[in-house]
Amino acid sequence: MIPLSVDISDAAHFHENTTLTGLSCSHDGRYFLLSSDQSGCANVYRVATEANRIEQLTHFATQPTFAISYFPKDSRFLYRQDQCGDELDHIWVHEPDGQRRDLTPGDGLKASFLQWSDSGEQFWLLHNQRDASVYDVYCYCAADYTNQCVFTNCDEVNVCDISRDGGWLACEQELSSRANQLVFYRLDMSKGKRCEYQPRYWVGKSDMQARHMIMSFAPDSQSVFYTSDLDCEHKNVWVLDLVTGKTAEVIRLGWDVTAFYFSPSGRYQICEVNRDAKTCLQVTDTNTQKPYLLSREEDAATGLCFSPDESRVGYYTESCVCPASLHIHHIDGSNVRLIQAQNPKLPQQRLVRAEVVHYRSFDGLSIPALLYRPSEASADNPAAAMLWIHGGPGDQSQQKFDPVIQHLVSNGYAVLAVNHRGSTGYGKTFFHMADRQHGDVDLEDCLYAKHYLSGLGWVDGQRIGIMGCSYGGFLALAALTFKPDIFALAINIFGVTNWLRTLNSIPPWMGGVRKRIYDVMGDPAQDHQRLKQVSPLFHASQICRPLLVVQGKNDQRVLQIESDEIVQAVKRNGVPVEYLLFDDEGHGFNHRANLIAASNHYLNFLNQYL
Ligand SMILES: CSCC[C@H](NC=O)C(=O)N[C@@H](Cc1ccccc1)C(=O)O
Repeated sequence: MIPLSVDISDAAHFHENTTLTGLSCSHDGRYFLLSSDQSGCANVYRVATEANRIEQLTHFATQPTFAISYFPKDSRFLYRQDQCGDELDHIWVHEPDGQRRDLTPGDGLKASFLQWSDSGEQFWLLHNQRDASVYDVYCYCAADYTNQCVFTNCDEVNVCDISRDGGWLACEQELSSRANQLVFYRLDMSKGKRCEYQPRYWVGKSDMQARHMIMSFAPDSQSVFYTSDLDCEHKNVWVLDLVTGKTAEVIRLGWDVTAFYFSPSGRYQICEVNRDAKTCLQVTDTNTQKPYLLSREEDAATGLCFSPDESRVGYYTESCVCPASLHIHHIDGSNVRLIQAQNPKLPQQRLVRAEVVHYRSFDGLSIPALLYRPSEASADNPAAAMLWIHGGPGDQSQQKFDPVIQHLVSNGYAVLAVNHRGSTGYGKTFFHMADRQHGDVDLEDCLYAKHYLSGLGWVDGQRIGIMGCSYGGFLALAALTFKPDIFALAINIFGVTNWLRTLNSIPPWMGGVRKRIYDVMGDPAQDHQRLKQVSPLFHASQICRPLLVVQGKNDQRVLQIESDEIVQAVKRNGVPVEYLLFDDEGHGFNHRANLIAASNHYLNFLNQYL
């Protein structure tokens, strides 16, 4: 094995990469605005498009701050911040003199940015000041930030986008877990605040058993693009002509399209496709219909942003062994600049690319998974292993850099990231196979994942644990609870332990997905018995293997009490249980120091008990 210059047991080397997110180009094309956590806390930076220069623009030490957009005509910019992870994002403006202003003040208020107007003189925000569970649309004046409500959301739809001429609103309305509809309102600015809007168009009906998702309006505001899995397993791109009301399918790729939009003039079409758990970018010059190949096949590519004059592009690429890096170059491919995010101390030779594998579950269903094999694992030196379970339900483990996984694999643990039934990215039939059976059939998929690992020949079948975040934390805990002799240990990272309490505690600002959550998980009022049966907290006495629980104090989706009570219960079993509670985190962890501390705790826990 190659001697290492760094101590690979220290998670810092795997987490001290720079996490870059978001992209917005300045009005003059000289800078890209983004968020970076190179200071240890996410802040707003700008990157020069023509020189190797990155400058910090906000300087928050403890409040993660995320760039939204430059103003279209000057160097002001918008950013968002919540309070210690409570997800109640406010939208702030940063003035050139460094002054900042909260555009959406108010306790309990959650806001998001919607769109700029064609003129750049207005922008629209969503927020729930009127009703905590409903988001109305407010139009802001870019000059003085005066604002008015232009859409009172009486139908309680999920507002997704507004056309840049301000004339159309694109919304989604839940009908069931298998069906939703799109609702398009013609906005008449003269009608003021009251809700006098009647939808002009609908797309989808409950009997169509199809789910639709708004992608973007065309730059000329004359049509709107969306995805639909109507009569198909995957999400294809459709267009609605807002003049004629006619719809047509425009792109079908055999995988889910996850983003679809155009460059400022509409010349370039940008499509992101989730191809076997890797997001790929496809850019097409609509003048020539020629594709632009922007990244190597093995890399995921996302977040492409054009300069206003479309001479420059910025986008991110990443892989299992390389964190997201920023590429900036001229559209003709010249003057390529790469903002590497990778920690130079990252022990490259220990990092492992995932292999996409499939195994058969209890009913013969083929389950996709990402297999990370430590370099030293062999039949003579079988590795201990961890199942990694993603959140949701309905998310997906993807082929991208995960510092926790790479830290564990670099220290000799195999990892199998299981995309059990109910995961996104594999068609709607697969996605809905666990509806109202979560904690049952997907838990069986995890059990058969363990059998699959045990049969590989280079994994020690007696030393297999399970871990995950949120919904994945729940499944990890459910495995330890309901399969007590199967898994050697579990790490539950802000996982649900009592579904009855969690489903009855969904915060009002999540109101828009409450119906879908109840459809997918069950309604606590009507499915009380089944939800209690699958909730580990009510069966904690069965747990007899070591458990590590990790939680953010400010988590509003999975409350701290979910973790407090399972820790108390398992301690009564006389079983080793450890509890890591972060005072300044919510649902998911943002502070690098906490991410490192958690990763080191995972490794120490496995080294002690697995
Ligand atoms: C259709 S469920 C959507 C719930 C949402 N999914 C992803 O963001 C979510 O918050 N999931 C949590 C687990 C959870 C599920 C239901 C209620 C509260 C929490 C997660 O896995 O992050």
